[in-house]
Amino acid sequence: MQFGIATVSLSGTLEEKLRAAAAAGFDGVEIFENDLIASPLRPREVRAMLDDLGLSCMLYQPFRDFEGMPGAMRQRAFDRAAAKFDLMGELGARHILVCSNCSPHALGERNRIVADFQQLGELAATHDIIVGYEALAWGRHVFDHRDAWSIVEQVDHPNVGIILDSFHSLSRGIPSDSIRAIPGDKIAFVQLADAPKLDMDLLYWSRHFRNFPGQGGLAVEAYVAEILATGYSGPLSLEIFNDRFRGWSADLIAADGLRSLRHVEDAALRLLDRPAAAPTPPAHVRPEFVEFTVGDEDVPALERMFGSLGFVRTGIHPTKAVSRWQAGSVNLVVNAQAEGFGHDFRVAHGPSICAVGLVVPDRDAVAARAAHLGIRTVDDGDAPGNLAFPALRGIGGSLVYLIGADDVDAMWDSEFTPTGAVVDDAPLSIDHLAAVVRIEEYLSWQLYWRSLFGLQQSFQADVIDPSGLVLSQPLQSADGALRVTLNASEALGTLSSRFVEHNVGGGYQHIALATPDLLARTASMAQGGAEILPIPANYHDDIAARFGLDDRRRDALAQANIFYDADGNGGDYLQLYSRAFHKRFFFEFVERHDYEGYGAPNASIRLASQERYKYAAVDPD
Ligand SMILES: O=C(O)c1ccc(O)c(O)c1
Ligand SMILES: [Mg+2]
Repeated sequence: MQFGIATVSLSGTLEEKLRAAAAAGFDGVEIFENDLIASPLRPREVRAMLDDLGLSCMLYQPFRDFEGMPGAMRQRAFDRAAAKFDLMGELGARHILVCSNCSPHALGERNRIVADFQQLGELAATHDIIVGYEALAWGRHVFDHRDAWSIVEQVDHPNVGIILDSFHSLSRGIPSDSIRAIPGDKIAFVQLADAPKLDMDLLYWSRHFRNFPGQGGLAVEAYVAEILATGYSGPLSLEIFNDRFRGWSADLIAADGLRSLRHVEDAALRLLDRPAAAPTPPAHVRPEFVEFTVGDEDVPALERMFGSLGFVRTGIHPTKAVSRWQAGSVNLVVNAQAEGFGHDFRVAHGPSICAVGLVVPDRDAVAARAAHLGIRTVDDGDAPGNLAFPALRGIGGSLVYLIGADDVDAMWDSEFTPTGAVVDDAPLSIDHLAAVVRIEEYLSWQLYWRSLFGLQQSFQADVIDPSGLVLSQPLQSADGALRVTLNASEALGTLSSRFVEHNVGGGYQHIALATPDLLARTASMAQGGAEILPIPANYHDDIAARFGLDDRRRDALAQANIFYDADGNGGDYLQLYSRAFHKRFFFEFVERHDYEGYGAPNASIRLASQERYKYAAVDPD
């Protein structure tokens, strides 16, 4: 399958867009007319550059307001088309996109529209050009691909086909199985875009919020499966109008674009039971450890924090300044080495979480899938790490170690000498990994976790931090064993943005640990001297009123600084936060009962509580 991208999807000048598309590995591009018009390069020069870069010109687009024009405007439309066909000859483009007419002058009479396309087909034939008709979701008379197809079918001209654009079809909720009516060889071109589910004017939604397949909430995979089932063998091409993409690196966006196409093609082939190009996402994935990198000077304070939260040091690396801490089934690794990956990461980011270890049934399969998706594996030469396992580049340059399910015990045995300390048997597990990323990378990391590990997104929460809006996107595996939340904020003063600034880029901000009895655990943490984030009394009055909690329950939660939420279906959720270590990472403890969310209604209260420490000394000790 050939992969393309429309120049409108990328930032920069036309040359920069083309270079980025080539560097990412696309086979070709759609030249968006405005990008050409704004460029000093003449069509022949663009063609030469495309040739040099090894890119084909898959499509020239858009040609607007063509069909159904009355009177003299009809001839103007044909004259315009003739001029563009000549231009396409110089550009080396064989396909043109004609989008459905939006002009208030356009007539909806079907016979006229059909006759216009028949005549355009004749003109196109003399230039060896294929015209593709695309129903814009906001077209004046034609706004549904089923109508566009019925017109193209009636036109019945070898040089006229239909163009399917997933945004226009799926934004209108048109059933994708309607594509079965179209023979594959009448599909002139396919454009793909996803989008977050928003209840919004279609044009505005399309022009500002489109994103790559695997970043939004539309059923693009099933749409592509229907297209492949027709026998269509032309390119799959991305056409994204997105304000954040326009403001970010064309190279990074283009690389995500190629990943999204590989991902959506793979998913569509699987839906069709056809051989896929890469191993399936792992059926089961769970976090095994979280690694912290801190300098010698910070080790005592970090170990005090871990101890106060109920962790004990159970292992010491025989040769490195690395130790293992455990509570329940949770493993934390402290890396204070003065060299190696952890050290380099610390120099760049300060004390931080530098790696997570994930257990998968078959780590080679995940590594192969990562390679297919263009996710870099870090080998030992790159990063003389702490563990002799393959690692993938992850959020903020951190590592994701892949551990085969059968290798877990051997890994711990070979890396650490036991201290003999006894792990408290109160159950504790990792509930979720909470990362903060730059707003421009927010969609990129969603694609990473969704495409590689098959995580699914649930509803994004819009959280009010006292200093601005924070977007929070949860992602989880089907069985809930791996949960990741991504936060990002455009406002400079929010906790998320302060994290990104202090950390010099994205990273893991907190780790949420699940316990079956949060009140009991909190009591023992309090005895251990844990520093807990205080919550205002007003909050507990409110939840008592909201959820009908009796005074005893309210007072117990208030005294322990525990947040509470219930989902109305019998599920509920308790949460508590530690104070942050050096204003960087912190821990959350949760108690989950048949509850799928992350306590979103509490997030703004929590952020307001954390805001109070914004100007506190870095180390209150
Ligand atoms: O927003 C538009 O005008 C527009 C133009 C061309 C397309 O292919 C499209 O999907 C949308
Ligand atoms: Mg389109």
